[in-house]
Amino acid sequence: MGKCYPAVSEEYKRAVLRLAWHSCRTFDVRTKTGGPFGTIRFPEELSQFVNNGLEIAVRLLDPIKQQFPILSYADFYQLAGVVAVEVSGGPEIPFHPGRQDKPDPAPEGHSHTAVENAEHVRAVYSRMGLSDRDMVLLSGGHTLGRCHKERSGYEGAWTSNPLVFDNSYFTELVSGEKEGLIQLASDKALLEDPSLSSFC
Ligand code: HEM
Repeated sequence: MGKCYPAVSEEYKRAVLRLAWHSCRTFDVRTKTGGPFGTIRFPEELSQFVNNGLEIAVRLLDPIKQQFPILSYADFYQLAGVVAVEVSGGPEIPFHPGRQDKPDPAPEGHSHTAVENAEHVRAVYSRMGLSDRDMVLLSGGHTLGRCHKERSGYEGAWTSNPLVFDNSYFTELVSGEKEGLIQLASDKALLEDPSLSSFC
């Protein structure tokens, strides 16, 4: 029998995947600090520029979290991201619970606000222990959602169906810039570096 999905809002589909990603992206594989341990909900982490707008996702999820006190925030945010992908038409993602909440926000400096070229983007992912291939695959998360002027300073969606999880992020990326759609410098960087573009 197929899964039964909850009815979720458009904001949920767009914002919650970004929240799940930003919970993880602080991970430092070398020092084993940061990471998806529920700390993004703390004001010190949430108020960093790179996390602008994510308070909306935290607020959206909080009443649901209250119904499931047995779940850690760490697991809950990742599970919410899995649901965002699946309800938007993406693949079923195996979910592995067991993350425990950490008491302190991820160290400042784990955020990389200047993400302008392939080297900057690579720095974000390699600090997490991820490969070039992982970097390209994960970037496909921009198939969902959009940029908001008041949150990041950018405006627009990457695809013409920003509520549908499919491979249109990549088809748009390789077909070049188009009026009405956005490509950030960090997206275009994937094509500029040959070892990355081979995965696009
Ligand atoms: C270093 C790599 C990345 C950079 C520089 C980046 C940058 C951005 C920026 C500037 C926005 C716009 C925020 C706003 O104005 O609301 C955004 C939105 C978003 N990002 Fe990323 N991103 C990266 C990687 C990822 C990854 C790996 C995922 C998921 C796997 C992801 C998922 C999203 C989603 C779903 C949104 C839309 C949010 C919404 O509509 O509210 N991003 N990203």
